[in-house]
Amino acid sequence: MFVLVNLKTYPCDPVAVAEAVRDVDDTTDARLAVAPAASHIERVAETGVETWAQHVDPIDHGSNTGHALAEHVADAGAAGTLVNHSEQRLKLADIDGAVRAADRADLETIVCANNPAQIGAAAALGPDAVAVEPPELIGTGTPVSQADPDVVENAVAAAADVDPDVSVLCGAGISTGDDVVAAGDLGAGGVLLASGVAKADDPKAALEDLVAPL
Ligand SMILES: O=C[C@H](O)COP(=O)(O)O
Repeated sequence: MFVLVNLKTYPCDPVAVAEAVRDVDDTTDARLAVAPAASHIERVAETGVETWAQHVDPIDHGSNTGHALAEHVADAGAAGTLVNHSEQRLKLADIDGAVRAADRADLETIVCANNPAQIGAAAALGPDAVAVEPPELIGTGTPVSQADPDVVENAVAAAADVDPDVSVLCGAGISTGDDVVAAGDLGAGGVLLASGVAKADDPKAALEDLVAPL
């Protein structure tokens, strides 16, 4: 299972969480990675943890003030990027452009979507993976894999119909090892989570619980 921890802009210490992710990654067969805010990518990547960007824009080098260029993200140490997170929605053409930009910079891609229908569309754009996240469950602590299993199963089926090579993650409310196991049982290849680790009093203990059954 791939466990990707999105730090969003939570007021945690990104390097401390990154070090915890790195250390727990060394103890498990699961693949762990962290997605800090753009301005923290370099410091987080220097810890040795697998580092992802939260977003890249569908742009090339040039006159793009305030945008996230895929090459800059890669140069800072990111191995991949989220695209179209629920909190950073893009138009369809811009999702396509962002995936192309990430490909150009050799970044792995996960395109996020709200529901199985959107997952099918996202998979058609050729990312490495897609992530289904019902927005109403994000940050609630109510795990999508247990509260809304049909969403996960239908997303897995929708992606497989389009491209069996596109892996499917699920996210929203995931915070325990049981939630991760439930996601895997529904066919997900990983989980995308944030508050369960970034807002935990002890992020390392939260991560250890997440991977314990894997
Ligand atoms: O990127 C992560 C997702 O939005 C899930 O957030 P959450 O784990 O706080 O529900």
